[in-house]
Amino acid sequence: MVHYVDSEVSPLRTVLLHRPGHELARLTPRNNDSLLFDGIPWVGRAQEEHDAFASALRERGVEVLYLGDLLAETLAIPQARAELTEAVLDDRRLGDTLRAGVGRYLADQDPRRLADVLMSGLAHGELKPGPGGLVYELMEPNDFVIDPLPNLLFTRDSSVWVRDRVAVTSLAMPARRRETTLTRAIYRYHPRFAGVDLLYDPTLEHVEGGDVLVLAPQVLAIGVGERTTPAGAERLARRVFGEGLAHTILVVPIAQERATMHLDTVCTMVDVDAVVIYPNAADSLRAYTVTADADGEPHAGPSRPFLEAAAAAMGIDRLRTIETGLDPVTAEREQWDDGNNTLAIAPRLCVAYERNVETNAQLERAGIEVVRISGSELGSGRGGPRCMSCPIERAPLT
Ligand SMILES: NC(=[NH2+])NCCC[C@H](N)C(=O)O
Repeated sequence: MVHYVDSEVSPLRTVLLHRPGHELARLTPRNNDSLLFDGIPWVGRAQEEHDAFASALRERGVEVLYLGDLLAETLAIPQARAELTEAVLDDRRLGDTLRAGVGRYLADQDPRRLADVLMSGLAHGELKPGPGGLVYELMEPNDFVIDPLPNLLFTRDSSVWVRDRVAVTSLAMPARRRETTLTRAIYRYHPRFAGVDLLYDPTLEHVEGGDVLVLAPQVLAIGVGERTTPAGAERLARRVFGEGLAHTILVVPIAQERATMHLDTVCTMVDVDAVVIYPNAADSLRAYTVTADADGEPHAGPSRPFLEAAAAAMGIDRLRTIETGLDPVTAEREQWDDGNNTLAIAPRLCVAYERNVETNAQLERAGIEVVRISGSELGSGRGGPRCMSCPIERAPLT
């Protein structure tokens, strides 16, 4: 099996997606904020939109792997099953009696159903027979015994491939932390990934995949903001240099707010030398160029404008920019709706949400073919085609 990613745009061969399931049906107006959704998606329509996204990729020769399938297959392996069960029971809110009851419930499920429970959670009322005990008695039927993971949809964030190595990330938001117990188990135990060593793991400083861009072979950009911390960027840089996976890493501070939670919400690549970028970011983003010193330790030079630093690191004269929207208001609206968050299937061919009419028109004027998908429901989680995909293999650029 080949796993290899040294570019954001070279032909995409294999991608990891997650078809949203019952975990989206757990969202209510009371919990959607803490579960990082801006609305309550219509689940059936979100699934249709996601199926259309997957078909658009398959029609263009991309192999689509589903996280739910890989997880169910992984859970057929006793050691993986034991590890994942233990991880979900390691929750101080449960207490001993309820923990034992949930443990018995999980032990009764076949791998497919167990995968569903680990992804979509478990409500108190579904735990039958009820194990009793103080904690159980004090809960309401709709309280979660196991929290749902509605953001699994955004497979970009919980792992990231750099050449032939995978970094299982360290997610910053409590609502997402448990996602990486699942991705880590898949990469560790699923036969498809036998022999793959983990470059990063969830016990380390926070790094999320939406902040990591493979600008060119041997060149990464890491956004630092609401999710990825400077310490996370430093740790990942040390590991990447240590393994010889990059010669330069640009560390890019981004505003610490929801609209710009990851670097890929303001900038994604659409050609080997072109990005679609939010105009405000194009003007204001700066980057620290980080290289390895004689001891292999990350060393940061002074900061300079991001676009300039990127072109220099990539060894090109200029990184071409295509801007979101046309006017500032449209740009702000379309940035919010993930107009910048495109997924390149090949150089000058990308998937984008259809609703970002002006940004897509700008892309086409610049010679980029746009495969439009609808995302009225998917977008309520604030993520676009790039967030919803984790490339596992792209044709090598080097
Ligand atoms: N790579 C991305 N931009 N991912 C978007 C993730 C959205 C998700 N609701 C979150 O807040 O974490």
